[in-house]
Amino acid sequence: MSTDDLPLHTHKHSLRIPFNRLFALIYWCAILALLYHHTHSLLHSTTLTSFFITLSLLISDSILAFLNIATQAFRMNPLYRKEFPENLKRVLRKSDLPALDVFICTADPYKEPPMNVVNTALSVMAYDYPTEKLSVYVSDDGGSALTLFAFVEAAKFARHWLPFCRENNIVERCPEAFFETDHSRFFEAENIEVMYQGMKARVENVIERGKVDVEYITGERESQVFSKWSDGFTRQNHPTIIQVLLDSSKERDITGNAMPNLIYVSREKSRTSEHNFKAGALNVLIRVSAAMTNAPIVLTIDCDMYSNDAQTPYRALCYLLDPKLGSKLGYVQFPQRFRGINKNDIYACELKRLFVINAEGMDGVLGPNYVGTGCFFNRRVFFGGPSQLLSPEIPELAPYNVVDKLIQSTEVMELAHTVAACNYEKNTDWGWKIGVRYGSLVEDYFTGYQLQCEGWKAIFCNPARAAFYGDAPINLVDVINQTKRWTIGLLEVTFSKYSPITFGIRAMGPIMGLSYAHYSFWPIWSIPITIYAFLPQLALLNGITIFPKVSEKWFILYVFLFLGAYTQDFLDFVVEGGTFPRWWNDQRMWMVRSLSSFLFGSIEYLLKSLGISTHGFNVTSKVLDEDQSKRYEQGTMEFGVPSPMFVPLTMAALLNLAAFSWGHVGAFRGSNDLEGLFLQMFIAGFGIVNCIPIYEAIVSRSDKGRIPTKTTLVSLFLALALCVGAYVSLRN
Ligand SMILES: O=c1ccn([C@@H]2O[C@H](COP(=O)(O)OP(=O)(O)O[C@H]3O[C@H](CO)[C@@H](O)[C@H](O)[C@H]3O)[C@@H](O)[C@H]2O)c(=O)[nH]1
Ligand SMILES: [Mn+2]
Repeated sequence: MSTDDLPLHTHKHSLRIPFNRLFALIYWCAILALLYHHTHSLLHSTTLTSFFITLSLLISDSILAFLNIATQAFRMNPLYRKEFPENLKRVLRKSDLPALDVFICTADPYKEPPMNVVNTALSVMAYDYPTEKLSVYVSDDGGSALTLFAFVEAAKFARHWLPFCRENNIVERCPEAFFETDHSRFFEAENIEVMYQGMKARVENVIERGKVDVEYITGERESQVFSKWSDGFTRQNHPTIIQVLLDSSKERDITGNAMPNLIYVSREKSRTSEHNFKAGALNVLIRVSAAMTNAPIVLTIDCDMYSNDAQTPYRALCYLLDPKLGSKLGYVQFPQRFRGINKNDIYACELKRLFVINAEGMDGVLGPNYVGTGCFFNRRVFFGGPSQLLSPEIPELAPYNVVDKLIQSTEVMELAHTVAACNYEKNTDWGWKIGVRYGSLVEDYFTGYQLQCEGWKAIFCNPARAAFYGDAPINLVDVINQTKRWTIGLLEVTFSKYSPITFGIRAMGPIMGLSYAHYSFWPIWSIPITIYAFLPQLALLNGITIFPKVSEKWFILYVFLFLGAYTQDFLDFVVEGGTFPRWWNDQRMWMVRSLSSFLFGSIEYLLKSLGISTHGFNVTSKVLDEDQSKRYEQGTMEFGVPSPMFVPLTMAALLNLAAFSWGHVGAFRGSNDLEGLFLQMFIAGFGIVNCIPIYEAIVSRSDKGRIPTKTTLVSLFLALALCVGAYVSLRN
């Protein structure tokens, strides 16, 4: 049977494309008119004050204009795909399926509970895929015996879990998620649950004690393994540990079926060499897996995600094995989707735009960016562009090399240890031309970008049933710290020789280049948002009009630009199944991120590039505090810890309130020109509505998540100082 009768996938273009393009054109004319208006006013400004005010507006609106073009890039050709895994199974025999290596990264047993990591691993080990072709590699940058212990336990449990899932055709193959559902109809479920809970109790107990006690170690082999954690072994300084926990060629489950390979890897660490965070960890896994199995398909997944659909590999293979897509297909990216987000997503962590809407937009051109997890790669992409194969320094690591030795043989184990050493990459192309790329804290973005510049294409696969589910941060500090790390990483790309705006546009054309620029320039949102959060308000407090009057024709332009951008953003959001409250919170968080993460991230980037400070990969905590979880469920924002990043936010909240009130006072007294100040009043009012959670957190809350008094006082003081400064300079 040919694949023509049984298609592997289809796609359709969005019906909104012509409208989007037309609207972009109209909107652009409006932007040009606005920039003309500002330039004209600038040239005709009569006082120094009005000159600086107009200049600020010109700068912020030029930035908004640029960011707008970059956003329009996603709207030029969105594409929706559908694949038919059942057809793949019909045209392909089981024996023809390619082998699959899965990489799971973890970095800290206290921020990333090993039980979660184990659940991630079990969910992919239970893929509905020939087990002898499946290998799961776990990279532990925390170098923790506790994590290894959890995996020793998981290997034992998997012998029961895998056949249980297979025989009962279980849909939820992540144990934790499965036991949360009603499972009374499965005959053996109770037994399995007892086993699972036993394992969980042992693992959690070991974590609580902080070490693996002898009573938990069974047999000579295990005690040998754990003896590697000798004195002097620290997270930053330790030898390589590679432990084959399950060997497919030897191990069977309780029904006699082969088990997948399960391999624990903690690469060598020393204080004197660079480790390059997750990018370095992934490169070690690429090499270690090359030595052991060298599967042509590689799946990367973070330890805070799990597989939610056992058919996912077939979906990815519908594309990766399709000869019609040619040999240029580099990777198939699934969206990050999250479980446990509260009803209205108060921290906008769903990031629908980033993970779905924009990905569909890029899919219509050359393919989505890589988002670090839930991505199936053709192993070949890590070794140069489609038409330029770069050979690694040793032939065993080359993408098409066939491993013909047992994974536990001395040669293979020796090679695996060699390539996991911390000095191995010295004087090689790893991280620069080969493998996952170094030089940015957003290694995912940077790597996908470089691969696409090299000529690789990508595909966005977004099935109705989520392929993967992950955890999103559930308190504000974690959210803004995460975005701050991204900010630093993105700026590292913006100001490198690979800047999307120059290099990217040249390599991939304007639409892809602008799409990537949209991300790399995210942080500059902080400039217009900061200006609009403070300048109109300070002017309002001083009775100075800075925008056109309601009766002027330029006023209509402002209304059109504001409503146009907001409405289009809203439509994009609801078409993808978003709700109004979620969209509202999304736009609010965008301002919050701009005044905190983007602002402070840019400063830290600056300090980092001046060599004044170093900023590492600060892993997001995945541990849930009960009180916090409760407040999160209720949709209350969590400010709790005193962070300087809350100061600009609080200042903006106070200032907008003051300006809005003072504006009203002026109006009642008749001293204000209401027509002229209308837009400023509107902006302050809009600011206030967005700041409601901040006022609540200052005034009406007594829980631990309220804004610390110190933060409020510092912000109040600085806001007053700003007012005095404005009074002195604006009234001259
Ligand atoms: O030195 C490190 C630091 C992190 N990680 C792993 O990297 C992953 C992502 O870390 P996390 O703290 O969850 O960061 P997020 O901001 O949630 O992750 C997003 O952003 C990262 C880039 O900043 C990408 O790597 C991720 O895939 C993407 O989901 C986790 O599995 C970590 O264990 C390591 O393996 N080694
Ligand atoms: Mn994460």
